[in-house]
Amino acid sequence: MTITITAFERSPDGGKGLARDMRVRWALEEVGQPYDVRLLSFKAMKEPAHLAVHPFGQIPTYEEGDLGLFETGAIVFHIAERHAGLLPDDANARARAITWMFAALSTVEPPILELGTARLLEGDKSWSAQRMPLVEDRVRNRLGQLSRRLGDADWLDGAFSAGDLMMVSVLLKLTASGVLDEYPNLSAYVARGEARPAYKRAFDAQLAINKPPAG
Ligand SMILES: N[C@@H](CCC(=O)N[C@@H](CSCc1ccc([N+](=O)[O-])cc1)C(=O)NCC(=O)O)C(=O)O
Repeated sequence: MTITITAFERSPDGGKGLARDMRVRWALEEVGQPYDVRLLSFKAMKEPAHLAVHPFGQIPTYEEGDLGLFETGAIVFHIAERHAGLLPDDANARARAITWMFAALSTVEPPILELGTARLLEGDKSWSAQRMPLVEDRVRNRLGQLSRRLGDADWLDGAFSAGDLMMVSVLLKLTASGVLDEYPNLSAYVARGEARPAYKRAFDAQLAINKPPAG
């Protein structure tokens, strides 16, 4: 059955790959599954037809036959469960890979999202300069722990998995901030993710939709 995901009609990032459809595209490319994309305007995302699939009026969603899913973590896990290539066969290794998916979304991403919000929405507040170092240090705390755990390994737990796909996707949001450069092994880890042919196919597909018009 045809897989259809939703994405921004035009992503605010102009195709930098930061919108979360990128995670689903990457997962589908890693397992070699073709997919269609339904592009949505911000208005359409809040209309009943989309809210029926995504109660919070966001993208991405995943539809296949009468199945409709939202939440990138759940969608990537569903893809990884159904197709080989993103989770190991060994039961314990599979459980550890799933653990890293949750760690990416529940432990590493929250301070990174907070930093993005602080910089984007609080920069003009009188207390911003006082608060920013606290927010940045909460990110550094997690990055330091992750950096020490990764060491000089290629991936978090043996072969590349959905845990790495999610962790690299989370860390990519830091690229513009410069904070990731403080952790050379994490920068190299992210670069390894970006160098994967499946990542490149996913990135190019979203860029083709979002790249700013020439001239
Ligand atoms: N927890 C959900 C969060 C989904 C989500 O945040 N979706 C965003 C797009 S990806 C987040 C995002 C948005 C924009 C950029 N950007 O750089 O332009 C990057 C990432 C969305 O639909 N926002 C519109 C809305 O909430 O009304 C998930 O992981 O699927």
